[in-house]
Amino acid sequence: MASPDKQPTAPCHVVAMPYPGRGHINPMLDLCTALAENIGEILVTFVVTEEWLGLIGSVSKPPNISFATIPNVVPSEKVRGDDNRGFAMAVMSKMEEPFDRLLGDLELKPAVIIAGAFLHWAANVANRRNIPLAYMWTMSASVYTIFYHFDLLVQNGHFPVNLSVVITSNVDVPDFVPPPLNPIAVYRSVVPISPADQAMLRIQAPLRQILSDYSFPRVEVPLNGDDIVDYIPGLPPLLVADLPQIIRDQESISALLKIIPQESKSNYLLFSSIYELESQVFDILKKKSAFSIYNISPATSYSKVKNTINNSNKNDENIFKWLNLQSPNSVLYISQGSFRSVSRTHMDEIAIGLCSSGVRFLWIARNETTRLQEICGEKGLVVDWCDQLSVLCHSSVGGFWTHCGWNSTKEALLAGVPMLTLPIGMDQVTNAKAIVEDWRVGWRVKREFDEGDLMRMGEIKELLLRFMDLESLERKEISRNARELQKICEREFADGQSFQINLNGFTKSILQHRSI
Ligand SMILES: O=c1ccn([C@@H]2O[C@H](COP(=O)(O)OP(=O)(O)O[C@H]3O[C@H](CO)[C@@H](O)[C@H](O)[C@H]3O)[C@@H](O)[C@H]2O)c(=O)[nH]1
Repeated sequence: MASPDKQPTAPCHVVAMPYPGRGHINPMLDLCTALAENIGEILVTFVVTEEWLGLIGSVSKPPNISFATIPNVVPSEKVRGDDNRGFAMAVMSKMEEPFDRLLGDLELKPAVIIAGAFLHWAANVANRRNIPLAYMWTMSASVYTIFYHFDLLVQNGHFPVNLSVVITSNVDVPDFVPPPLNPIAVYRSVVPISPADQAMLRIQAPLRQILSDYSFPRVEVPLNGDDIVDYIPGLPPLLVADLPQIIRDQESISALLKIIPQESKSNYLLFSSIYELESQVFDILKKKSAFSIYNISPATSYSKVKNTINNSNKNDENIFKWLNLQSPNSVLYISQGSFRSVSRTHMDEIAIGLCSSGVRFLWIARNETTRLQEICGEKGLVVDWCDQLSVLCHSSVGGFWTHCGWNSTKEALLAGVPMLTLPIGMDQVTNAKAIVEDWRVGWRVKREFDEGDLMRMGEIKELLLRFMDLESLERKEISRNARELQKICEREFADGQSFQINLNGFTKSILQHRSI
């Protein structure tokens, strides 16, 4: 890899503090690895909780990266999915003090702190200690730019997002809440609603339908999910319903907007995306933003894709033994991310649909492996964890049922594997829109997961049979698109291209901050 200009030889100490979650730690470690491999004078201290050290302590990394820990001040990773909001609150309120203490104990003053963009307190710590700060955004640049241009959503009447409503009658009916998730507005009907109608409404899903069926006389706020958002600079048009789900949660979005962007408090904004996928967004952000922006593409993932040989992963020996026995492109890999999933009832429908389709599968289902394996029989494997990128690179894997986390999305694109999308929360619905409509490398299972709208096993079976039918024209089309996009992504890493330019630019800039 090309070296930046010659500099004095004192080490350049980088302290990295990711948000404590897999989807944040993986890309930050990837970025730090690229930095550490780029130039040996960089020493990285990668800070995680003690629990996380147990989870990632044995990964291979360059010798100039070392791990340091803060105590387990946030709830365990094992239960994070049960209360994501509570977890986020703990991250916001409990990590600053031990991180600050750790910085105070370091022998070599950091030249820069790289912190997860959600760690708003990192700006206080860095400013107090007079250390330059780089925030790292681990979702797509497209999602960042939606938040960056939030005022445009408000101006165009697309915030608040009104996909569904809760109607209350003029009698008090506390449990009268139709199923759609994240209701934004509360309406009061002027007519009393009979108990029979209440029961009926409770089982209805799409509220627009409910409203027309029941002709409620006073509906004052229009639903706007189908409105087109075509004014975010650099972004192709999308529906209001495709905006990141986090926008629908008033409390989360107001917390998020306080920390994005913190241009006055930090020097750099780092991304871990693939420039070619979002080039217009990057070009515009670089012009408009006061941050120095660098996109350091996921190089570790890329080199793994280039170098993975089937059966190469010792930790997941059983999985790879099984994959080696399957025909090329015949296996559907199913994962709903690193910490959340769909509910048990939905899992059961998926299991039966999957089983009756006869499609071979590898399913990541934490805490449910034995039960689901029993339902599914021998058509596939149900495990609680795997080395996902190696699995996606295996020649037997022909499809990925994904929740559309940004890391999973990038990994599937780099591996050239078509996707079935079922977003669950956060930014995932926006990623799903790009996968299905912009890049055309996948199909939807559903626009988004909805607890109250059960996916039916028959529909799942029919979808899986179509998706894994490698000979059908529609399937050939998404496979072709996935291969083409894979090649486009590869260009990123060629000599003198985006990855190298950005990595060298950031490296050169931070070397200037080291103590000499
Ligand atoms: O069995 C598994 C399951 C997951 N992974 C890895 O875990 C990471 C998961 O990351 P991601 O796909 O982004 O999912 P989440 O962990 O859900 O990520 C959170 O963080 C992302 C980046 O901010 C957001 O895009 C997501 O919406 C948010 O849920 C990926 O690198 C996977 O390869 C494995 O290695 N093995």
